[in-house]
Amino acid sequence: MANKTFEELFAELQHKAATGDPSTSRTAELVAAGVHTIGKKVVEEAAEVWMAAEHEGDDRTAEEISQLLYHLQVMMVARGISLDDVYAHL
Ligand SMILES: N=c1c2ncn([C@@H]3O[C@H](COP(=O)(O)OP(=O)(O)OP(=O)(O)O)[C@@H](O)[C@H]3O)c2ncn1[C@@H]1O[C@H](COP(=O)(O)O)[C@@H](O)[C@H]1O
Repeated sequence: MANKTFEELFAELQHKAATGDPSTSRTAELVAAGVHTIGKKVVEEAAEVWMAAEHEGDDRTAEEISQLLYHLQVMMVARGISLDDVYAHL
């Protein structure tokens, strides 16, 4: 059912940030653009999660949550923050 786990996506994004071409990899493009650009996407996706949860169905809400998680992971990669760095606070 799942395409990939949270941990698998993070490993893929670290690889893309290190080796990806910004013209073909969204991750490489965002990391090259920097934390200001990524931060705006995090806020935008968070708002879309909120709106979907209030006004749309479970599938749309889950899709928006996946996009928020993706952009949070891109922010982690851009800042050099590991999964363990975050898990330490859970
Ligand atoms: N999971 C994701 C993922 N989720 C969301 N997104 C990006 O986030 C966008 C969704 O946000 P929007 O709807 O706001 O899109 P948009 O309006 O076109 O975005 P803007 O360019 O306007 O900022 C999508 O179009 C993707 O560009 C993702 N991009 C990549 N991945 C995965 O990340 C991995 C690496 O991808 P690449 O770096 O592109 O190779 C692959 O496994 C991909 O499946």
